[in-house]
Amino acid sequence: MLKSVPFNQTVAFQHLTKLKAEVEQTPLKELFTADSERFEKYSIRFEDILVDYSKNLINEKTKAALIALANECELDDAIERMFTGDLINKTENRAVLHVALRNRSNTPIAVGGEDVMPAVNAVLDKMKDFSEKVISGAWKGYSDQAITDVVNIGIGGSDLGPVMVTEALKPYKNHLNLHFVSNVDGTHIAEVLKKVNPETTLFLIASKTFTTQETMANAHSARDWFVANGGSLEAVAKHFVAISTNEKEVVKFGIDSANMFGFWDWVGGRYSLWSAIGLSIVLSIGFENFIELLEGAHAMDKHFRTTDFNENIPVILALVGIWYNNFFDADSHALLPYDQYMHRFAAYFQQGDMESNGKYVGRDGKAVDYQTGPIIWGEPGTNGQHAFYQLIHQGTKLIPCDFLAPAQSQNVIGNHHQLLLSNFFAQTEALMNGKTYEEVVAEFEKAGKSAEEIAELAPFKVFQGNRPTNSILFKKLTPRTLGSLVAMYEHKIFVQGVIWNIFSYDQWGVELGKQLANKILPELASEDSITSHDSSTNGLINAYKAWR
Ligand SMILES: O=P(O)(O)OC[C@H]1O[C@@H](O)[C@@H](O)[C@@H](O)[C@@H]1O
Repeated sequence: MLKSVPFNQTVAFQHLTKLKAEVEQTPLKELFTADSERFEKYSIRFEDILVDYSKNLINEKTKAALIALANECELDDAIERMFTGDLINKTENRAVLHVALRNRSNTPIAVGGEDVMPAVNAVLDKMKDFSEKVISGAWKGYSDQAITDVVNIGIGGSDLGPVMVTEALKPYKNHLNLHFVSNVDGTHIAEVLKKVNPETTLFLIASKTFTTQETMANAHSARDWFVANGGSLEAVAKHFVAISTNEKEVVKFGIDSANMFGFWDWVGGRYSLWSAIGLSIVLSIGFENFIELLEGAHAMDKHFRTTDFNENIPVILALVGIWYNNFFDADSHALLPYDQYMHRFAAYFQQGDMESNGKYVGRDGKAVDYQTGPIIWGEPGTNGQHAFYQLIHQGTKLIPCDFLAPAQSQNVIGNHHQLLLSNFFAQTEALMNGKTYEEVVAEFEKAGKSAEEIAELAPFKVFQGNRPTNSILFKKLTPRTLGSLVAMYEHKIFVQGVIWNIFSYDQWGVELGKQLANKILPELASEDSITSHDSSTNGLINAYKAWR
């Protein structure tokens, strides 16, 4: 658990530092010219997913050294510890077992000597039963009408996963209208409540802790609105359910524990979409499709746990990411899905990755002296192309990108999908090849430009190229494929955390904001002028008070 040699003092790290110079000497496009089998060598197929990592600044030697790094950091052992319920979330003294939530093989997984699978399966059964009643209309509201609208109230991991998945799997949706309220800004809940009818609305209060300020404020407002608009406190049981690990707080809020869907402290918030937190997903696409999502993730779990690192998708993606993050000073990593349904995918992994690996303290409690988690960002293609790709192509920063796309569209309209995919293929090719000065001049000459014009403009049209990308092409965005893709990134994050020797499953960094906001809240209630902070904070609070 506590490695004696820091990551940047391993033998493999020193070796990689030397190999960097060698890789820099040969442009990526020349690696392709020199080796007609480069694509075959540096791509991995998994079910209906093809991961092409050939357009990266790596060769056989760097790949071998990166794998040696994983071995030196005892990755094998770390993977086994996660899958067998070891307490790898040390600072919270918890196991990390989102893999148990989708353990469709149902093999026993013990935490503290007890197999967690019976409890996992019992909650799944409860979700099945409940969702079937709601979807079929058998579950009635207080005026004996079927449910038409579901409002999930939650934030962070209790929101982002359900939002991302229900958006990504919209083609599998049934008649229920899904709404998500996360922000404590009253506007968020106000806009949703304008659209729904208390008689036919079901509220899911999704919070692991059931103490998160935003979620509790929204839950209370929803309940007040419900009671004030025809409902009653007795009718709350028919319209409010809770998803939480904290039964005491659920009951205190007024939700019967019969209407509670539980999960466990070994499920991290940002890894919880597979748990009861996925109830909104189940209500949206049905239980069978949710199981397909779990099956897809489970298949990726097995791949990750059993495949040699040379062919192991999450391991390879993690190592390539480390290559840029720690040897090429890349600060960020872009996730660029060429699928409109995946428009929240990057937002989802902003939490997944940055809350996991955005840490400067190593497992020994000391500050690390190397870079850890990258900044994750991205938007769907082709929109991103018309917004920020300029910087990816010609900026001064190295931005490794993952391009994701389905071969089959869910909405075949004319040649839209070919237009979309022609962009998907063209971008990674262009980022690799760039455009030389000579090519630019030749283009200008062909267009009949004068020598003077060419000399003036040509430099601006040169693309250096050699910019690395992964292409992740999959057959179709089915529940199973989405499950595999999400699990793939989860495990990539895990591998990076192991190698950086940080604890990926706690999130102390988000606690500070909570504490500070709680200190300021009472100051906003009074009319007094505030003097307890620095002059900027005092000035801002007092200006707010004068204007409100
Ligand atoms: O699900 P609850 O407990 O409301 O937490 C919601 C979110 O809170 C944040 O502060 C983080 O800790 C997230 O990891 C978590 O997903």
